[in-house]
Amino acid sequence: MAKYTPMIEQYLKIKAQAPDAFLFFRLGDFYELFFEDAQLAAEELEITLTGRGGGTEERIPMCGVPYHSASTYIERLIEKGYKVAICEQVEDPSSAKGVVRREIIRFVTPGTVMEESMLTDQENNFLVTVVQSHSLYGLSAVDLSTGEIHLTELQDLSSLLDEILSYQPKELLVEHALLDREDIGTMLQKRYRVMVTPFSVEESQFEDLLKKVESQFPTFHQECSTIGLKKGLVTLYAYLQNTQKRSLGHLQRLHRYDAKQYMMLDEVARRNLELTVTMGEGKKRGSLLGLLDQSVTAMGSRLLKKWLDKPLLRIEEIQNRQDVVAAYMEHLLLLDDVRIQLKNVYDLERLAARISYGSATARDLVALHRSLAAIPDLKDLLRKLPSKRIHSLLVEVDECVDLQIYISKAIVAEPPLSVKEGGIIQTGYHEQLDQYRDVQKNGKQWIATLEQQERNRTGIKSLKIGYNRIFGYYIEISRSNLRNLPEGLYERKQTLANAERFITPELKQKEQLILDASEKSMDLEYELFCEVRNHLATHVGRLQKLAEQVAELDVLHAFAKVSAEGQYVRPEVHEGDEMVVVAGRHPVVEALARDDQEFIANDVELNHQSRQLYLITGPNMAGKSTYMRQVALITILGQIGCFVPAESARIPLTDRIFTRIGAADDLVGGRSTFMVEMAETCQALQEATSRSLILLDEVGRGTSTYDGLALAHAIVEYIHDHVGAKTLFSTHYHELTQLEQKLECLVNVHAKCIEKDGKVVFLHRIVPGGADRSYGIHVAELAGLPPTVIERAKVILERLEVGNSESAVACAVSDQAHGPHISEIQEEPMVYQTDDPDGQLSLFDFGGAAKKSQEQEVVHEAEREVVVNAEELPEPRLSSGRSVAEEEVLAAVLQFDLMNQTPFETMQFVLELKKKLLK
Ligand SMILES: Nc1ncnc2c1ncn2[C@@H]1O[C@H](COP(=O)(O)OP(=O)(O)OP(=O)(O)O)[C@@H](O)[C@H]1O
Repeated sequence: MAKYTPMIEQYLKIKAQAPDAFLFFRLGDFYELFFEDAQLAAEELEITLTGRGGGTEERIPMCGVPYHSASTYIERLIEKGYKVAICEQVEDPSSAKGVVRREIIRFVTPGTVMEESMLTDQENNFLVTVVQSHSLYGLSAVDLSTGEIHLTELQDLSSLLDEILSYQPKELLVEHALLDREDIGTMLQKRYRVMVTPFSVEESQFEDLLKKVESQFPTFHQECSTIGLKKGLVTLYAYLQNTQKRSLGHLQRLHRYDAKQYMMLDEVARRNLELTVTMGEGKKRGSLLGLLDQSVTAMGSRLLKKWLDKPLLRIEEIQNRQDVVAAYMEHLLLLDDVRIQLKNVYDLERLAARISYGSATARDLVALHRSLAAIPDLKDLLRKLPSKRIHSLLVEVDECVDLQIYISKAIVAEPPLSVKEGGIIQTGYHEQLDQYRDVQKNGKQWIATLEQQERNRTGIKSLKIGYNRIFGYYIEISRSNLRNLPEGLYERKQTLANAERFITPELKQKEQLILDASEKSMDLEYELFCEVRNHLATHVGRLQKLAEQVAELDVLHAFAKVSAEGQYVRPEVHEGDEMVVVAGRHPVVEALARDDQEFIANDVELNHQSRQLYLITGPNMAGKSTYMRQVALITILGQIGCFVPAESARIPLTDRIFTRIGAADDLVGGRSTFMVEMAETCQALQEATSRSLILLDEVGRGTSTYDGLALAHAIVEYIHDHVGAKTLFSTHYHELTQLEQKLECLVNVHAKCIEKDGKVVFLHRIVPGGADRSYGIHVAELAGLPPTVIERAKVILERLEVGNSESAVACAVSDQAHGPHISEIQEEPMVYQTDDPDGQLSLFDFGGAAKKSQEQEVVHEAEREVVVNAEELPEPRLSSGRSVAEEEVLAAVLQFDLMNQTPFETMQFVLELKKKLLK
């Protein structure tokens, strides 16, 4: 075993307590890192790697950062997803015997940062804990920087993952057993790049911790009724205690909820509807949040995001919000005044948290004072609004006047940044401090008088009294005047090139008094400042409550501002099933449209009796997806209490929105685009209720035409017959429009286009009936595909449209001069009858699949390419003209009972058929 010096031994002992963190080891004015920590930190922080002797022959790798600028380096490491343990000297080095005692005073992890510079004002910084208790998952999410804790229990893994992701956690604590069994952590880490910390509470410690938690949270017994919730909170608390190592008095607010209390928006829906960030660039601008976030305060922005994640399901709460928005909208001039007044309110939530955590500076207290001073004026303004709801809210607002007065008496109006160098406490606040300050002031006055006296006494006009940190106060006489100085008058202290410096016993005595007073007053000021901060910390609950109220008024003011600017109307959100939106618009597309672009409003009318499912056809770029999204966004806006972009709207309470929009693959999860498409669709089919809204955009396009059409058909039928959810289904399979004759509640609509001078013009108008054609070639032309390709496509299309598919294919195959790149293998168009009385898929003509070339050919199977050997093909034909395989397939298709199959079974069936054919 290597024998290290005592200091390195101490380092190693402490490092063992922080194996997964960089240990910042305080040595004088530096934090040093050693061994592997040093090697990695030097690389990550781009600082010089050095070394030092440590008692063994080999030098120990080392690097360090100055104490005063450490926060920048810590911030960089946290941003890169590391943890940092801060180890301080915890005894005075001058009185220490042997190595100075050191301890880790705090761990900084992405989920527990408190520093302003590492937080984003408008975003929460959540640390989420997941535990398992029997068959339930307990989830607790804390934002240490605001002091809020949310608790819930979930029944299955997929809702757990959705709930975790809704918090966008910076760090995830997962108990060991769960991590091993479900692989949740690894999955989240890989797919969503969340930092996962395995952490469990030992059984032997549970009861002790539970007692502490009970006394920490006043509402513990009301909120934590089940074992799962208790376990979640205890685990979270234990981790915070271990890492923060201080009292966490600002953690008092527990908010337990049942996910079913709110509209369910899973990760896919949030992403597809671009609720908080855009799909492409992941930016807030361009998302619904970006549009709505006209909040003035940071607390307001954070609350808005939470409201968007959890739209309400209770009419009364929705109406309460709407009442306030309506009142604001009736007094738009006042709305501007409210806005101005809100600007004076700083981030009360985070200020309160920092005060309680012990990291608030004197400037934070001044910011708190200013914020509190703005509240009475804000209340006066709001009182003018004729709204009962606002008035009852205002009655509950505690202005915290006592705290405001307390701060103004204790803290100066413009304190310095540092809390340890004085200049913070008001004169008159503390007698002893005033005395120290007098001594300093008088002492300086005394020195000025002495300077004048000595000039008079010596007759040397340039004599001056100066001060430096090494010699203290001194009398300085220039070299040229030295001869006028009587010998032995002063005691010589320092010789400079042009002057001599002297001291006198009297001067030194005064200096001692001044310096003592300065040092003592600085110490006393810090002590007093901490007292003030601690006193305020005892009122943290009041401040947090006020922060919540201001945030709510702020968000509702933002709703009113957006609604007024966008000419939104108050929707009637109701318990029934009917959705009628007249002249609805997509809030974001409309807001971002250029001035010369008019957004075309469209209606929607859905109900269970006759109009449950819209089958939307129409060319690409015609506005189908925009229309579908706008229906979902109007529903969400309605359920968060905002007004909606429409002429009028009746919105039924919707319990969940499912979306399958756009192409997305999941490479990390190993799922292809088509697989993701099917999984998302499957979730909608299995979990939607009659109160849900489903958006399915071109489902089936990710596979071959046959499979896609068959699946789309089956899915539409299934939703119509078995799910009953309101559904918008857009498709390019025009054949599906025939379903209107068979499915009672299916309504065909299409995005209207006209052709003008050989060009397609999108009207963006959703009108009844199915589209008559696709215009795909026109859109391809718009997209800039080479003219040769476009012309060629037009020829093929024309032939297909005449109905002579054989000739179209023949044309494509034989006319090599036009298209040498067109594959030699052509599938003939299928014969597809939707009006089969049995409701079964009646006939697939797979003839095309049997056309094989002599040598070798490539056959597409779903998304793979399979090379087939020429010897195995072709199969002999039967008298029907079909091969044995084709006969088998035909029989299977005819026997297949589509009505009683799930879409997955249908998909599997189709794939089986393909395999059979390709054998
Ligand atoms: N109602 C509307 N009023 C004005 N412009 C619109 C409207 N709807 C859509 N647009 C514009 O048309 C563009 C295409 O719309 P959208 O993506 O909804 O078409 P689509 O039919 O879903 O196309 P694809 O089938 O290719 O996905 C949008 O980016 C938008 O700018």
